[in-house]
Amino acid sequence: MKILLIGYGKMGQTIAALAAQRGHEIAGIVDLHASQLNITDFTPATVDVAIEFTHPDSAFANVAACLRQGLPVVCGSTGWLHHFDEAQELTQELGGSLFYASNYSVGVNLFFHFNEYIAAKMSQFGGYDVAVREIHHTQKIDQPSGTALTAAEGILRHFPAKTTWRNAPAETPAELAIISERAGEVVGTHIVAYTSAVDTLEIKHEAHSREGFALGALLAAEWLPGRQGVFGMKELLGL
Ligand SMILES: NC(=O)C1=CN([C@@H]2O[C@H](COP(=O)(O)OP(=O)(O)OC[C@H]3O[C@@H](n4cnc5c(N)ncnc54)[C@H](OP(=O)(O)O)[C@@H]3O)[C@@H](O)[C@H]2O)C=CC1
Ligand SMILES: O=C(O)C1=N[C@H](C(=O)O)C[C@H](O)C1
Repeated sequence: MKILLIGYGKMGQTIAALAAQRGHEIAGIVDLHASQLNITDFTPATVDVAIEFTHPDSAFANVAACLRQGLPVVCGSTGWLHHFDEAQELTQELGGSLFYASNYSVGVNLFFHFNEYIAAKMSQFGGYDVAVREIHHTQKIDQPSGTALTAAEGILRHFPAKTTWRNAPAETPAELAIISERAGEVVGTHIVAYTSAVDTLEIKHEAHSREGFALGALLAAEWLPGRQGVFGMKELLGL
């Protein structure tokens, strides 16, 4: 496949290396400093799929530009979901293809699945409080992480005692705390902890490198072309 990489930072470079191992061609790179090219320089004649990992402030504009160019786009940037409804509408209006995941690692998507199951069960039995914790490297811009938000949304759907989240310790029992920590080069760690008076049950995902994210993004890029609409890892993995 011919891939357009948008963003050539930590993720863009990891994806480029893995894409070569999987026999794909990097047809172009669009990046603030590493390239002079623009998304409008590419069309479906030159690119099969675009992969976007940039910045919360640029993600929506990049996704919209890909859709307008008729390029299927796999987006991994986090922190831009206030524009997600617009992205969905634009995808529909243009008959385009958009894939979004707050986390492309297969392990994290299993974690999301188990998290929702556990939330529903813990809620049935009662006596437990729940909180989310995420730890990332100090260069991370957005807070809480996109992954923590997806996990929190899964809890809010299945644990009715929690009605909203707060990116700080909870101030009322109805608030779900999401605690964010920034430390060194931590790739990405997410923990959901259920605590009662007598015990604690935790589920934890710890990324050891960025290769799991890159592999998931490439699996999505291999899957998306030819499909019209907005998709995520649930569709890709059949979860
Ligand atoms: N969904 C997932 O599985 C994952 C998501 N992420 C998310 O992906 C995003 C990128 O992460 P990461 O690669 O670690 O970040 P980096 O900061 O390492 O890389 C981002 C790159 O994008 C470039 N960039 C910034 N703005 C634009 C723009 N408007 N157009 C083109 N390129 C631009 C930056 O250029 P410059 O450095 O010159 O500013 C940089 O090269 C973040 O939002 C992060 O949260 C990260 C890992 C996994
Ligand atoms: O910025 C990162 O590095 C990561 N961002 C994603 C997020 O916000 O959840 C995914 C992963 O945890 C790494």
